[in-house]
Amino acid sequence: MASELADEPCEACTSEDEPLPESEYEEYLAELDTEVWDVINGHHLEGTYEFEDFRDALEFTYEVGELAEEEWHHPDFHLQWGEVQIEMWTHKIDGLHKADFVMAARMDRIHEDYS
Ligand SMILES: C[C@H](O)[C@H](O)[C@H]1CNC2=NC(N)=NC(=O)C2=N1
Repeated sequence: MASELADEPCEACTSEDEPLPESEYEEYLAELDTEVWDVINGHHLEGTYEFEDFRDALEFTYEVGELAEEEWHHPDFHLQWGEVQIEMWTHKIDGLHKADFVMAARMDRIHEDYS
């Protein structure tokens, strides 16, 4: 599911930013693949992507890792056979920032090539 959120810049956050309240992040969450993503305890995004096998899961993880390095905004990965679980939040503010939703939308777009 390609969404315009994925076209937005991954704005760098500063430690002065406040974590997004639910009233603000719920509109961003609705733009993500709702079969994949949830917000956990208002603190972080958790997503699970399915794959044919381990190699596809590994290649997806690498592609997202390259994106994270480009944007300097990094997820946590749990890589296993046929599945990648991701946690995405902004460590600097210990919560959710719009950049987290932009990254998740980019991951949805990358995953389209593995579906
Ligand atoms: C030291 C380095 O600049 C910081 O850790 C950057 C890099 N990647 C990051 N990734 C995430 N998810 N949150 C951050 O606050 C963050 N900050």
